[in-house]
Amino acid sequence: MESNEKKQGMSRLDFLKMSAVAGVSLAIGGAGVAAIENAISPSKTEAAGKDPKDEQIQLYGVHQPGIITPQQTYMYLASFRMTSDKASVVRLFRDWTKFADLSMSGGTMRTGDNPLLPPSDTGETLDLPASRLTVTFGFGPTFFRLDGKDRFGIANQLPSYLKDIPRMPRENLDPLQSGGDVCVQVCADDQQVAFHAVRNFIRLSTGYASVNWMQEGFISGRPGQTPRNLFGFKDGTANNLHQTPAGYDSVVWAGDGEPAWMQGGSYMAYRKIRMLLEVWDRSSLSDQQDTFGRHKESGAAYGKKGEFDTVDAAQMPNTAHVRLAKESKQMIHRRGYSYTDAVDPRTGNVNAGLLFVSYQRNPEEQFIPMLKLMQSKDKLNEYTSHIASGMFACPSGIREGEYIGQKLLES
Ligand SMILES: C=CC1=C(C)c2cc3[nH]c(cc4nc(cc5[nH]c(cc1n2)c(C)c5CCC(=O)O)C(CCC(=O)O)=C4C)c(C)c3C=C
Ligand SMILES: [Fe+2]
Repeated sequence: MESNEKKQGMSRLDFLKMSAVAGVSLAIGGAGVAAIENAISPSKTEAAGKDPKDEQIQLYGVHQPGIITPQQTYMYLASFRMTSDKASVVRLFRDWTKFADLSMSGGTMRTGDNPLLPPSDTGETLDLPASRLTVTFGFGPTFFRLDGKDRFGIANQLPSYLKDIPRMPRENLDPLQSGGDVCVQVCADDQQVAFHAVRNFIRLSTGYASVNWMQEGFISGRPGQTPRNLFGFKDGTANNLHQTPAGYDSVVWAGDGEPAWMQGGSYMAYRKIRMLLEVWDRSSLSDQQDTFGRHKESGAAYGKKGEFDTVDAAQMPNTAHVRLAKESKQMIHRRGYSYTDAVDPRTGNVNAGLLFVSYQRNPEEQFIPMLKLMQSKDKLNEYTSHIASGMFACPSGIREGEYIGQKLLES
């Protein structure tokens, strides 16, 4: 699914190149949004080399991209509030789907058709490859029901476990950075490519939706190695316990018991967690290691040598983060990114942390009990503060010709 697959005998890039030569204007459907209305600009004629950034990930498939896709370097997470009627929502998702397909294929909208109008595309990726761009959409609880009203006639399609994350001890949530009707996760190995996509999703939403909040994150690690978080620890090691098709079925993909549109989808849990870097940096190495129950350099669990050696929770302090995760007896698929929000001018402290993102098939069984346990007992709480939150139902993947959310919106 996630490769340079050919589309009807030619790759998307070839298709775009050929169209450029022929001067073909590619109508992309009856989109009503001015920016994407006319055509795709087949502008990517040079790339197609061996640069890993040329790698394209397919939008179409059984599952949405960006969930079990190996993590890219950059992420933007944007939350939208729908401001119009159902017909407009359908129109917006049609446009967003076309633009997601186009940009994941390394294309752009037109930039130079009419000198009297603003270019359809903002243009900053004209010379850039696809960079493993992925776009992942999710619906928040308010997409189904707002102030008691079935706003789009789909309240009966509410997935089984879609609710806001319940209030937790110690959290300090900012409602302006939390929740939303729709969430769009954009990831890529090039920040400009990721930003271009999220920026144009926002432009395309004009008149139909408004942005509640947007976050940007980054991670970095050598290929094949687990990236380190801003506390300097390898973060994501335990994902390897379920990274098989059967593992993903039992941990990530929603199944029976869910409305048809959600089967093969996943629930995204989001927490913006500030990490108190200055407090952490003053703590001893043994305090830091006790916090996770793992060794800092190797990433090995207490009592073990290698990063991936089986964890023995009994060897860890009672309040160690990993021990508590194990005690919950649940697994989740983590896909978080570090963030920095500059320096707090009053204290001089660096404002930074983790955009925690996890995917699971049943947040009530998996994520929420784990979070509750951690919020009440975790030594990590001495160094962190949860400042934003969200839960979104990410629908299954789509086939070519369909739009994201179609099965839900046309149910
Ligand atoms: C409710 C779920 C979780 C939150 C919130 C969370 C926050 C958080 N985690 C780290 C750093 C690490 N987490 C690690 C492991 C780990 N964390 C969770 C869940 C949450 N983390 C799980 C399920 C696990 C895996 C446990 C296991 O089965 O072994 C680790 C260890 C290495 C690893 O496996 O990734 C680190 C390090 C931070 C900094 C943080 C909030 C800021
Ligand atoms: Fe964790």
